Amino acid sequence: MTAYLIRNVSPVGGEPTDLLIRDGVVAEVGAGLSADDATVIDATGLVALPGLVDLHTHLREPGREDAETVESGSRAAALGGYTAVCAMANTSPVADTAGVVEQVWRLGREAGLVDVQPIGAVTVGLAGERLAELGAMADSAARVRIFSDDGHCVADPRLMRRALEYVKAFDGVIAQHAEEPRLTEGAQMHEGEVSTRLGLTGWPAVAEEAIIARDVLLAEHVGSRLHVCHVSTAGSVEVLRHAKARGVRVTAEVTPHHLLLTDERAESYDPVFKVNPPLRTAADVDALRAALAEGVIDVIATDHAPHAVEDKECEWAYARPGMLGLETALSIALDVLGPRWDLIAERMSRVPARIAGLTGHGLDPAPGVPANLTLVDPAARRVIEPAELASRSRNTPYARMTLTGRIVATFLRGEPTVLDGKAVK
Ligand SMILES: NC(=O)N[C@@H](CC(=O)O)C(=O)O
Repeated sequence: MTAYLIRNVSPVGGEPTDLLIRDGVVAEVGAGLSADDATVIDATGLVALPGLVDLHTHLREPGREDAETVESGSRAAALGGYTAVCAMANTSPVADTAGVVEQVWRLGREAGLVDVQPIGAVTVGLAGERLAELGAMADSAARVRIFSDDGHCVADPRLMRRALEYVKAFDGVIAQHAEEPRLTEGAQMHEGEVSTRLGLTGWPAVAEEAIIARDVLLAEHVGSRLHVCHVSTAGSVEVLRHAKARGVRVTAEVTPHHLLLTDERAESYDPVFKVNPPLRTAADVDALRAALAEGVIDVIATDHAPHAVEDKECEWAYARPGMLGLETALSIALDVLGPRWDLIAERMSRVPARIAGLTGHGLDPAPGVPANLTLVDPAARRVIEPAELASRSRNTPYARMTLTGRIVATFLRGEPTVLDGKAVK
């Protein structure tokens, strides 16, 4: 294994220093280090973050390898500064058995670019009728701890209660896609002034808030862990604030796009802006940003949702919801939060690693710690060209926008997956 001497890098909240990486771990931290056998990286002006951890990634394999594979999504993740991603279960076949989660986990190991931690489905086939084999997935080689029907809500309250009870035995967590289906039938975008003007069927904020309110009460009743996926409304923030004040074991994530974009984007009728939950209002964006800073929302998660061209470049009503996120998330976080590196490390690495139980991730560089880290150039500016992304899909909402911040290098257990801003393999 090659040793790396990273010179003059700024750690989170500290003065520039050197890091020596050897045998997969951070061997030494301090000014003026030397190591004859090490490859030297001049990191002047760069920030060292613990490798980013994504709680919500769609890798599309098995089933839609034309849109993304475990390998292409892993490469996109590494280029975005990630060292671990949690792969959502809405594949085809659905990841609702030990066999499928082990397949995804193995493909992740083979790609070797990030740690791929499979999420298991809560219900068989995401159909919302019967619980999937949660225990078998937990006991499998993939050691599943997060279960989610994401893309679908576990709408039946009795099934949701049973799922929360079941995972309590192994400290698992149910990650809910909060969407009351009866309130969103035929929905195309956020229900509000813009949807009225455009004549598109609305997805009301209350469809999300009602499920979160129900689920925090169920989680409290059962004493189990709930995670709320892609929170998108100011009202949801208030429900979460209330639940956290009561000591409910609930965590929540927000996506980069819900922190930046609003429903006015739908005025273009460009389906790249169609996403689930939909882009909301400027007031929602403000509330989400405040909640993230305050800790009512725990995590930024990408909801990286690659879709093939034919599923996106069509009429708005027929387009699939979802947008890419892995390769742009850090830049959007930097735009939204500013250079608050400790907050960025907390929301994009330390806390998501804890929620997912990914020991070895989310740790700031210190002697003996696994060398999972990413080096960011906060001053670099880049124009997003969809054709240049590592993802197999092109559905980024940031096409041709100039974003600030660039991932210069990513290390997974001491081996670079990205160097000079380029994927190593
Ligand atoms: N977030 C999205 O807009 N899309 C997700 C699933 C979903 O939540 O609908 C996808 O898998 O494409």
